[in-house]
Amino acid sequence: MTSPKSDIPGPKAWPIFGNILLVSQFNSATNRVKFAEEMTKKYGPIFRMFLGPYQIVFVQGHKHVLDVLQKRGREFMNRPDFIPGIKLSRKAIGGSGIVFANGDDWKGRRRFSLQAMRDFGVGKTSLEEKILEEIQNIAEDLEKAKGAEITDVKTIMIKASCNVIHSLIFGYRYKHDNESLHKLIKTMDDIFSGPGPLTASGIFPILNFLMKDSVRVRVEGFSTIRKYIEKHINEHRESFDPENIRDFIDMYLEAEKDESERTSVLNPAGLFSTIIDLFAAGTDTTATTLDWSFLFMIQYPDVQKRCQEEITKVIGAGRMVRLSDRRGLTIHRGNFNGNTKTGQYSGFKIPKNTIIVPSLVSVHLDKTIWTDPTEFNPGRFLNQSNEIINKEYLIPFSLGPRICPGESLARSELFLIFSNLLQRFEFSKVDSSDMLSFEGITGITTTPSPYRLKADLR
Ligand code: HEM
Repeated sequence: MTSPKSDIPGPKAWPIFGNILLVSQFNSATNRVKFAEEMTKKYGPIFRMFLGPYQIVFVQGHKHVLDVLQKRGREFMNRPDFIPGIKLSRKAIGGSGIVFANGDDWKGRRRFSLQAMRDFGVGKTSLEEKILEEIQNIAEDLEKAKGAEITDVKTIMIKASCNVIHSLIFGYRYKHDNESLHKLIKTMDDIFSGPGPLTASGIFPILNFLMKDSVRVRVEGFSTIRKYIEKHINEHRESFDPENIRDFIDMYLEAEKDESERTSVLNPAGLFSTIIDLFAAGTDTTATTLDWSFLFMIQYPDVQKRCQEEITKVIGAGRMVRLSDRRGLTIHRGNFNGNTKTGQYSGFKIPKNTIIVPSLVSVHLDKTIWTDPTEFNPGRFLNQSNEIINKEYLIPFSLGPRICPGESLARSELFLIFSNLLQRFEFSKVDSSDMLSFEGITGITTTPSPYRLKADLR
């Protein structure tokens, strides 16, 4: 049996298994950045590993990442739907949603979702009011602790981000102590916290038999979420009134009536899988970003103080911070794709069905762009006239055809939640000797290691 062949540099690959152990190490590494840096040192900014028979090409550094995502984005924009794990999860969901869709399905549902988010308020007062209502609830959760330690910042934030998507899709929100909200968040976590498709079990699904318990939890999670979403869709079908489009589901039902759209893109399976994707992509990401923000605020109280001084100067304490205040205030995450045709990049042949992993974080830590990139220094993004600089290299929402469609919504949530909480609360370590870790726990998103903080009313 022969080893897989490639002209892209990388570690020796074994017949059948390729570099399966190394890929598993990469997936579970607490510091993926360091792992990728070491591989880059050995093999260069474009290196490869084989996961079974599939070649994964890792792309590092601003020049190549921007090239792959943007300049040649259309060549590399397709998701690798040839991977068995992706095929299985599409089958389990009964559709490809947006995240794992390609071609017309992807284009149609992505365009529809962007339009729906615009129509239901992204960038408008109606959505702003929804986020402000969530902030009042977060503030109540923080106040309940009465200055005692809080260990679950992310749990508090996720209730807010989940509610925002929930109300966009289903037309209503939950109180933060509502059991149905807690169950929904837990079910999503059960479904999405397991191994992703770029793992040994994603390539050799037979291995799922070794992980019977986590597979069972996932299957049960899918069944729970399917019942939940279908119940809402059926209720919407029964009470549908074309003169009164209430939310994302109504808008989809209206669009589904169009013969050509219905048969191809906007069909019932598409609705269910798109809803799953919006929850999966829009809930944990936003909450995790906020979780990190507050960790940084308690480690760097001087930065927190500067933010608070600016909020006091521009807004004061008498009213909440609004989206329209963004201009006045200066304060203020990658994925994998596959190519479907044989191509060429940077002198290397990229065969059909190669998985491409451009690293966004390698752009954010690129020493040729940023001075001391691992130092926490929000000032690096501003020039002396307080104008944002190097914007083209700050790409947490990615770039190109697959750029995050929720960027505008996420930016509104992050800005409003962060600045309103800083206006009202002083965040600090519970004990000044608390040693905080900034290493993070790697999963679909990288979350902070557990930490505790205090929130005192200012
Ligand atoms: C801080 C919050 C967020 C961050 C950092 C973030 C980041 C990203 C990134 C890096 C991608 C991958 C782009 C690629 O594949 O190259 C992505 C895709 C996506 N995001 Fe977000 N996102 C956030 C919030 C949201 C929200 C709130 C929503 C929805 C309401 C959302 C919906 C999506 C969807 C549907 C995709 C898949 C797009 C596609 O495949 O065409 N995201 N996001």
